[in-house]
This record gives sequence, C-alpha cells and structure tokens, in this order.
Amino acid sequence: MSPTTIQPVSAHWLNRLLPARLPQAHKGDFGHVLVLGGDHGYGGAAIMAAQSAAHCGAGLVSLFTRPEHVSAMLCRQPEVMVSHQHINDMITRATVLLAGPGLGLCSWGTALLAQALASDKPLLLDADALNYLAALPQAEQQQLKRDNWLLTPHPGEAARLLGCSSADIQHDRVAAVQQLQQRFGGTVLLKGHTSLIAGPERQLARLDCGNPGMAGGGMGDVLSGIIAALLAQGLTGFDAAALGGYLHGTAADQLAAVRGERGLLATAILPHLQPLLNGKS
Ligand SMILES: NC(=O)C1=CN([C@@H]2O[C@H](COP(=O)(O)OP(=O)(O)OC[C@H]3O[C@@H](n4cnc5c(N)ncnc54)[C@H](OP(=O)(O)O)[C@@H]3O)[C@@H](O)[C@H]2O)[C@@H](O)CC1
Ligand SMILES: Nc1ncnc2c1ncn2[C@@H]1O[C@H](COP(=O)(O)OP(=O)(O)O)[C@@H](O)[C@H]1O
Repeated sequence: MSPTTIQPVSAHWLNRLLPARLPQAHKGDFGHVLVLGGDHGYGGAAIMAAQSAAHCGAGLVSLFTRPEHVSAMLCRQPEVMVSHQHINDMITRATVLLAGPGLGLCSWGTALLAQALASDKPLLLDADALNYLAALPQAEQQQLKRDNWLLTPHPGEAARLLGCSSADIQHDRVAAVQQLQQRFGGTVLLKGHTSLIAGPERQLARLDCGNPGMAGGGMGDVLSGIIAALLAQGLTGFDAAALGGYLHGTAADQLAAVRGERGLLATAILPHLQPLLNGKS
C-alpha cells in the first residue's frame, strides 16, 4: 500500500477484528488492562478510563491510583480492581498498561510512569504521560521509542511532542500524525475532528465519525480505556486505535442524534459501547 493511502474506518472492521467468542472462553483469554493515573484532583480521568476498558470486553481491569480515589472507583464500577499499593505486582499481573489519564506531572505521577516505561508490556500513553514524554530531551525520547506503544495526543499534546504550535498540527494533520509516528514509533492516534491513525508499517486510517459534542473533559479518557481493552483482546496497536476510535465516535454520534451535541457527557458514551461492540446497534 502507498504510504499516502488513507483507509476510512467502517463497521466492517468490527467483524474483521472481533470474531465471535468461543463457547469455552474465559476471562484469561481477553487480557488484563492496568490503568495508572488519577493524581490529587484528577481521579475522574483515571476512573473513566478504567470504566470504559471494563465496558469494552477486557477480561480484567485494574486501576492504580491515589488512595482517595479508591472508593469512588469501587462505587462507580465494582468490576474494576483498584489499589494504591504494590504497583510492581499490579504491573506483573497486567497484560496491557494505560498510563496518563489524570496522572499529573509531580513525583507521584512521574515515578509511576517510569515503572510503566520500564515494563516491556504493550503500553498506551495519553494526557500527562504524553506531556512527560514531550518534556524529555530528544535523545531520551529516542531511547524510549518502541513499537509496542500507542500514543493518543490531541492537537495540543501533538504540538508539545513535535515542538510546534497546535495551529501547525491542524494545518497538515496527515503530515503531523506521520511525523509523530516516525519520531516516536508504535502507533499514533491524532485526536480531533477527523481523527487520524498512523501505524508502524506506515498504515494510515481516518475516522469519519465523531462530532463537536465530544469537545468536553473526559472524552479522551474514555477513548483511552476503549483502545486499551481492544489491545488486551489481542488487536494490534493500529487496529485497536482505529476500531477504538470508531466505536467512540460512533457512540457519540448515536447520542448526539437523539439528544443533540451540547452537554454530551463522556460517561454517557459508556452504555452505548456494548451494543456497538457486539454489532447490535
Ligand atoms: N474529570 C477529570 O478528572 C479530568 C481530568 N483530566 C486530566 O487533566 C489533566 C490535564 O488535562 P487538561 O485538559 O488540563 O490539559 P490539556 O488537555 O493538555 O489542555 C491544556 C491546554 O492544551 C491545549 N489543548 C487542549 N486540547 C486541545 C486541542 N484539541 N487542540 C489544540 N489545543 C488543545 C489548550 O491550550 P490553548 O489552546 O487553550 O492555549 C488547553 O488549554 C490530564 O491528566 C487529564 O487526563 C482531563 O482529562 C479532563 C477531565
Ligand atoms: N469537534 C470534534 N469532532 C470530533 N471529535 C472530537 C471533536 N472534539 C473532540 N473530539 C474527540 O473527543 C476526544 C477528546 O479528547 P481529549 O481532548 O483528550 O479530552 P480530555 O483530555 O478532556 O479527555 C477525542 O477523541 C477527540 O477526537
């Protein structure tokens, strides 16, 4: 395929990438997502990411967060295991790591991120994890570069990663996502109107779903949990980002069609995910 061919992501990807489950399947077949995030004041971001991973078919979901967010997580979604202790054990048990939602950039968050980066497990970096990466000297960024990570910047984060302005990113989004992928490796999903995904084999995909009702806090946190759940179920980074973005944008479009765009909450997406994942809406 030519590197400039952009594949539009459609409902067909769902059947192709998520075949029916075997009757004898068990939770161990569908991976274990560990979310790392939720510094003081930002528990919601990490909780929403963990909730959306649980709604998208991960076999198990855990959250490592600040102690004050533990009971909130259990109240919102008791399917999620949550702790503020023993991070090494939690990383050992996980199959996919998701670092960044509400992580902050103080010593608690950066130490957690360092532990995630030291693991060789598939790793999704969002929000503050991207800001941490952007702040490193380029030589250190190059040392961290790996094929099995997935970066999900919005245009502001993309600008920080490339050392330019968000207007520069928006001026040529295809060039920006390709440049990010080449600089950092792995898969990159550039968020915003018509999100773009660039993969390690120079694949490029485009999302034609989504709407301006999604421009609200927490929407990216929900997306990161969806993608992490798909990674846990064995999809490649590129496929997980493309299909995850499709499910997220399509769920938001379904909501907007009935209730309008303004006031569309990130958590309102959650009940729409299961029927979409199973081809029932
Ligand atoms: N409920 C919770 O717990 C929530 C917690 N959250 C957590 O908070 C933490 C910090 O997140 P954040 O939102 O303060 O930082 P961030 O997104 O970098 O924005 C900072 C600046 O960047 C720019 N910018 C942003 N988007 C842009 C775009 N599309 N296109 C272009 N520019 C864009 C814009 O700058 P401006 O253009 O206005 O100068 C903006 O002011 C993080 O851990 C996150 O997970 C959130 O997820 C919300 C819900
Ligand atoms: N105008 C828009 N059209 C389509 N999708 C949008 C639009 N605005 C935001 N989104 C989507 O909503 C999500 C917002 O993510 P992000 O900016 O990281 O939010 P947060 O940091 O608050 O979680 C992304 O998936 C983005 O693609």
